[in-house]
Amino acid sequence: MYAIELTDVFKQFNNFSINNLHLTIPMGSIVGLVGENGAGKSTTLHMIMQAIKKDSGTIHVLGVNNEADEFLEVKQKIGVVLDEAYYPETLTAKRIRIMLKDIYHAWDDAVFDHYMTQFKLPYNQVLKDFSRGMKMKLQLAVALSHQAELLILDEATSGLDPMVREEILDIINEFTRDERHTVLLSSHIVSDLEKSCDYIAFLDKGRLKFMEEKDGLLERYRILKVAPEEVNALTINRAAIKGQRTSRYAVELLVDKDALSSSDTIFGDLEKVTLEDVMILMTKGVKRP
Ligand SMILES: Nc1ncnc2c1ncn2[C@@H]1O[C@H](COP(=O)(O)OP(=O)(O)OP(=O)(O)O)[C@@H](O)[C@H]1O
Repeated sequence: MYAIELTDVFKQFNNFSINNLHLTIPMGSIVGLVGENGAGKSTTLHMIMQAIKKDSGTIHVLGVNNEADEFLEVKQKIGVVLDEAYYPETLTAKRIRIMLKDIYHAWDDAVFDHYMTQFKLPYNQVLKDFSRGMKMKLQLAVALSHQAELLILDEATSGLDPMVREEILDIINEFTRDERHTVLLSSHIVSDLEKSCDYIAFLDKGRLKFMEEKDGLLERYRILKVAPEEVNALTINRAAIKGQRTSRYAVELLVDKDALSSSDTIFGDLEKVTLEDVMILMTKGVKRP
């Protein structure tokens, strides 16, 4: 079963649309949602939680259509970090704990207190005086304190220092030790995703470019560096070139090894890629001669 399943989802804003989005998040996995600023990551996560209404298509979360009445019950099992300003700024963590105890049936004060201590958060300070990082940590503490089965985290590690990011990635890994537990997270810090995700879903201008297993992805793509004047003379299947980056002295081509033909001859080394390479080069696209 999928933890989340988006089928043919469409959303139109004035100058932007999410188009025909099909995305499935396998149960028990950590999936990283990547894409440049404005690619539609937050919109997608908000649509999953019904915080933004889609125009058409269907979204199932933990087996339930998110427009059905039962979705309210399913929300109990979802831990979310969506917006920096998620709770009113005049509240304290102490007050939030009292409030959420009434909202979540499975709320666990001891777990919340454990994370409050781990994240060194104050109970009696109003949120207005929290830093962005503190607000993120508080939301994460909440997300982990009501026995969620699914975590949906939008930029949960941004604004946090490397030590705390590492700590959060450890918590996420620990969370998915239970095979029913799933995490969908977006981040600008691609190295964080590269470290912890099983799958990468890449959104580009509202369209899903791919959703692939991370290890397979890093194995499949390579970078071929050639001199600018050599590009047009290359004798490889053009369809295998998925992106390119041009500087004064070299052109870096993102090559899909699986799409190379057996007759292709490659001059030069195929270098290993990082997730960031794949994202940047694919977003830039390919200049066809
Ligand atoms: N309520 C809204 N009304 C109009 N346009 C919107 C609204 N919400 C988002 N958009 C537009 O949708 C596009 C996608 O925004 P979204 O926040 O989903 O991107 P993102 O990938 O999360 O970006 P970032 O990485 O910068 O957070 C942007 O062009 C944004 O301006």
